[in-house]
Amino acid sequence: MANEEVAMAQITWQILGAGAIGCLFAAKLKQQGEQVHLVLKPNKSTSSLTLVNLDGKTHRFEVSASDKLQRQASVILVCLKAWQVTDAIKQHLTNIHPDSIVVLLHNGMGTLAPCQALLPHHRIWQASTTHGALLESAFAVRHTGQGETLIGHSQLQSLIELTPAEQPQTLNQADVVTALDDALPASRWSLNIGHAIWTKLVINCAINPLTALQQVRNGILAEAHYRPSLQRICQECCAVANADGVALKTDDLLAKVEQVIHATANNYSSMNRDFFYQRPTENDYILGYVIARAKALKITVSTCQTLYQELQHREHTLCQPPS
Ligand SMILES: NC(=O)C1=CN([C@@H]2O[C@H](COP(=O)(O)OP(=O)(O)OC[C@H]3O[C@@H](n4cnc5c(N)ncnc54)[C@H](OP(=O)(O)O)[C@@H]3O)[C@@H](O)[C@H]2O)C=CC1
Ligand SMILES: CC(C)(CO)C(=O)C(=O)O
Repeated sequence: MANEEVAMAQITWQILGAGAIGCLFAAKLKQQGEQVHLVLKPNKSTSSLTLVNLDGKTHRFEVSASDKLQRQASVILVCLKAWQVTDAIKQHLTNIHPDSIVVLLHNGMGTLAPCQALLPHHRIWQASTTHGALLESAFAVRHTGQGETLIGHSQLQSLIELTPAEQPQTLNQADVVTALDDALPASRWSLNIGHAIWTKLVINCAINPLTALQQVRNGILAEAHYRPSLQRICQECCAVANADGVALKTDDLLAKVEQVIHATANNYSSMNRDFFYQRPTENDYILGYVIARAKALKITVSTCQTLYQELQHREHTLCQPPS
């Protein structure tokens, strides 16, 4: 059989984090007949997953689940909040098979370097999704918004990819992306994932803090008096991204932010909900990441700094147990 006719290898998917996004990807992959294992927190268990699709139809799937990663070559989709990622990778480190691909799928930035330090010889990919998912009860997810998922790896990771002798034979990029696209379209490989992730980061820097602090839906930010703040946030983030080697333009970013505000006008941002339910936010990985890079690159980001501090103050006040 010619090489290109070789049947696609069956991929094992392990989903680390069975929250909204983890259950969405797990259920969609199951729906497509893929082999899926859910990795849960200790003391949690399930043998099924419920998915409500965009058309309102409900589907139930049997699923393998445990509090351990299975030590086998697999695609490990890390569907955690950014602040949970490093601890989770440490917790499961000994079960991450050398041939596995670890895909970091979260909002914000700042987890790649610690994960690379923990897994220096593994393929670590990054992903960004604009799908919407809501966990209606444990292991029951509603797909709330059609989006797309971009996957790619940093330049540093591509050096690992360039060593054919060390290439794991069991999983390859095209098979992984094709399987994901079949399960949850549109999913595609990005040759410049840094650009995509920075763009999403700026969208989150603009929308999440303001909607959390004001406790308003995303659509409220279309009011004219928010425009100067949105513009300053985009300008500051753009200066940092550019100095970090990522080619973004303030006007393009502002247009994207406005597009997302309109497209998600009736939604509450994730940070808004985290505030509302008094859960930890991803602030350190959203504004906090921009501020850390700005400091390293000696760039002033005063609007981001003010918003970051206000969020930290409010988060710590809100999350204090009542005295
Ligand atoms: N929901 C959405 O529509 C979208 C979300 N995103 C981003 O995707 C990421 C995931 O979001 P989302 O799914 O909503 O978040 P969730 O909080 O719903 O999911 C995270 C899940 O992982 C569990 N978990 C935490 N630590 C571990 C661990 N060590 N081992 C196993 N499981 C663990 C959590 O349990 P517990 O809750 O008990 O801690 C929770 O069930 C975030 O960065 C979010 O911003 C991006 C686009 C859209
Ligand atoms: C794009 C946006 C702002 C949609 O609400 C989001 O990603 C979030 O809420 O975290």
